[in-house]
Amino acid sequence: MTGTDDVLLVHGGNPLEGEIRVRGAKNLVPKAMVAALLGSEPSRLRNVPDIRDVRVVRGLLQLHGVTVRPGDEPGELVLDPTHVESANVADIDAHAGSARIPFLFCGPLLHRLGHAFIPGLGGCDIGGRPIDFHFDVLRQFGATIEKRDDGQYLEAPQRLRGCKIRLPYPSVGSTEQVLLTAVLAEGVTELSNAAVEPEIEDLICVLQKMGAIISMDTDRTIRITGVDRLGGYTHRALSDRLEAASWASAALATEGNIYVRGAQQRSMMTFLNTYRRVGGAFEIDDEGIRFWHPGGSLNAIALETDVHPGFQTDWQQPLVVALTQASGLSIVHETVYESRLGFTSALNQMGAHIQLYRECLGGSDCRFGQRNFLHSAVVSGPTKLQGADLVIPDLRGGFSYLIAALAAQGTSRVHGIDLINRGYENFMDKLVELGAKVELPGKSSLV
Ligand SMILES: CC(=O)N[C@H]1[C@@H](OP(=O)(O)OP(=O)(O)OC[C@H]2O[C@@H](n3ccc(=O)[nH]c3=O)[C@H](O)[C@@H]2O)O[C@H](CO)[C@@H](O)[C@@H]1O
Ligand SMILES: C=C(OP(=O)(O)O)C(=O)O
Repeated sequence: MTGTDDVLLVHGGNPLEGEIRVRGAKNLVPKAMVAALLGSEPSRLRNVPDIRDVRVVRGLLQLHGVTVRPGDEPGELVLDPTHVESANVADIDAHAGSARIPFLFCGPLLHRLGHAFIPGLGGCDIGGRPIDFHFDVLRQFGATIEKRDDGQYLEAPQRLRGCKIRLPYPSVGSTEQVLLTAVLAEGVTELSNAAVEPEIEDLICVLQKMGAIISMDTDRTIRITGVDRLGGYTHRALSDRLEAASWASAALATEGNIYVRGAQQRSMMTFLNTYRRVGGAFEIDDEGIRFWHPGGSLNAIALETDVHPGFQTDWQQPLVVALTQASGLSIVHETVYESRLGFTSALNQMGAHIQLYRECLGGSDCRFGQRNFLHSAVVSGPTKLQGADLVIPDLRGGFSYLIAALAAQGTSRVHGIDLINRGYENFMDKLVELGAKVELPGKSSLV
């Protein structure tokens, strides 16, 4: 999607009402696909959404000789890693900047081929996003890494060995890097200060189905006993709690009512508590969760993002749009990414009152205090929003702009909407199903 196709006209001021479905999690599905590379038999992954991050990983797997084909049910992929082979560096490099997942190919490729080439990473521009923990971890397993202009070249001179690792911060990607490397390494790996997000637990379930031996202690320590061989898996991916929360925030900000089929209470408990504190209503059944604005005014709150089981950082941006409609002063302290509040300047252009601060406000001191990062916000509400010209900065920021445009009076032009396809399946169809008045310029009818 390029040129005018990448702009969406949003005529705001109407509640979003109806039902949409979320499928497998963006932050699990591509990693479960990478895990298939470790097996000596085919794997079946169900509940796979059609999003860009999945397409990127599918392409990379195919370049490495993995056959990927649709399975028997919609959203099922069969991944056959029987003939893994080296890929052409130039072909891999075509995926540079596309997502963060390519770095997780390191362990599986080192085990299967003894070497790996990883292109430059992409992902949202919400902070520096270094990968130093990943490098340290891989070196501890015995890999050698050479950084060149086009990417990282890795080699495993001999079988990788289990080791004792302590992460400086419970990083999701680094924890997954350890899991995907340790399962076939020689001996035991002990990982302390690990991240324990629901998507990581689901990845552990996938690996256990393949034959891995992994235990998790209550103190964030994960122990992995390496095995000599892994088989395939059949797995239904856990659903996308981040997408579900985005639609929940859209229901609140537009005074709407959305049933999110596929949303699961267990992975969303912290979000649901916060949603209730803000004044949002929800009802949970076996198939999903209904979210709605119950009328009256919303409550201002103090919110701090954190690693699981804290409030997920990817929930923050969409919820901030709803907080612009709450009465009083809300405080938001972003402790996971140093630059994840920049998207609020566009909300201010639309009429919101959001002030950013360098200090750690409203919670504990975090890694970013005293370091010149505008990582705390005070949101003063309620404020009426007006349509504006908006340029999407990142995935969740982009969805937040859509929510703001839908809640605003008048028409907004939202530029760069293709970025949203990275993590939200068929979002335009879903908007239309919920009654949003959206239009692709140049097309005669609503999308
Ligand atoms: C594809 C995917 O699953 N993305 C998710 C993943 O990103 P990702 O795995 O990239 O995020 P991490 O948990 O690794 O990052 C958390 C923090 O650790 C820092 N860090 C990380 C690695 C490293 O080597 N050095 C370092 O300093 C990061 O800059 C950041 O400040 O977890 C994040 C935190 O839940 C989510 O927001 C992202 O949606
Ligand atoms: C930050 C995100 O993703 P990624 O790590 O893929 O950039 C996100 O999903 O909000």
